[in-house]
Amino acid sequence: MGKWLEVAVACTRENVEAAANVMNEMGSGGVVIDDPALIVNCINQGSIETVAPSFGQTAGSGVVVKGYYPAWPGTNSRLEQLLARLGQLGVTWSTREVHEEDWATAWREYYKPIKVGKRFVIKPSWEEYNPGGDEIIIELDPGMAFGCGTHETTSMCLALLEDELHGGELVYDVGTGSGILSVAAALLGAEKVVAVDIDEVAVRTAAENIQLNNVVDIVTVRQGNLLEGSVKVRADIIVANIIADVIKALAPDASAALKTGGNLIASGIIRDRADEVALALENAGLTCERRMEKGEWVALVCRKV
Ligand SMILES: C[S@@+](CC[C@H](N)C(=O)[O-])C[C@H]1O[C@@H](n2cnc3c(N)ncnc32)[C@H](O)[C@@H]1O
Repeated sequence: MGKWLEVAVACTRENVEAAANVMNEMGSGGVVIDDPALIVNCINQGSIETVAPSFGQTAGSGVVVKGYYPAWPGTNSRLEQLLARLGQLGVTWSTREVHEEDWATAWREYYKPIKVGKRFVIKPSWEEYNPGGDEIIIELDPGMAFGCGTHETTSMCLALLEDELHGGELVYDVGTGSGILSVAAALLGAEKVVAVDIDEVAVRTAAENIQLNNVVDIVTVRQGNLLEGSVKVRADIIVANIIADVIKALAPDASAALKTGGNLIASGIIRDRADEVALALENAGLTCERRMEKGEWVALVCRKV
């Protein structure tokens, strides 16, 4: 793995585009634009539901544009040209060396086997673990997809799947991410699991994790929007760990895709919006029978009556 030189340019909003153009023209294969105002806009529009409490203290008002250049002999002269052109824009900059392996694997150091629910152990694929008693091991390499098991919204789904699955069920996993809930359902005895995600990186990661856990005969994964085009037979269980608005949008289709007596496990719901989501699910013909809370998050179990 190689070394890279990161050039971070402090800009005003007016010269962001010019700085990004210069960096691209000088050979950065894309730039990162770090603009706290974009996050504030998203918060105001309601498209981000949670923000680290430290955000307000750490977010400055300026924009930082970052470009990356392979650190090999010859980069120095290119860097001089780049800095001269940036100088003409009247911006300031800093440089630092970054190692490719730092990006790709640094997070792995902090990701160890963890126990979730009553029996699950989520084991990173590169870690050793000797299972004890009736533990169920989920091997996982989440890559760039959401779902390494540590998030409250995921761990509530795992605990609820343990309670709701008894063997032989058809399960739809909407917004599968790393595939963690599909693998869990298969290991708990589901007969068939259909996993869907709108994001192609998630679909690829889920397929790898399904293979890693030897459940390819049980779980199929496809790219798609919610349940569109996925429902051939009504399900016993639908699990969806997405955000409040998406759960509300899913409610009518989820209700139609469940057998009578089947359950929707809906998670990813921020506490302030749980009543509103529950109402949308009830209006779609489901009865919310159980509510679980962890931190700021709520998961609901709603039955098709
Ligand atoms: C919070 S993650 C949950 C991942 C995993 N199921 C878990 O519980 O850890 C939500 C996932 O839903 C996917 N998603 C968001 N909107 C979607 C949609 N309209 N249709 C299908 N998947 C969607 C995202 O790409 C993301 O992978």
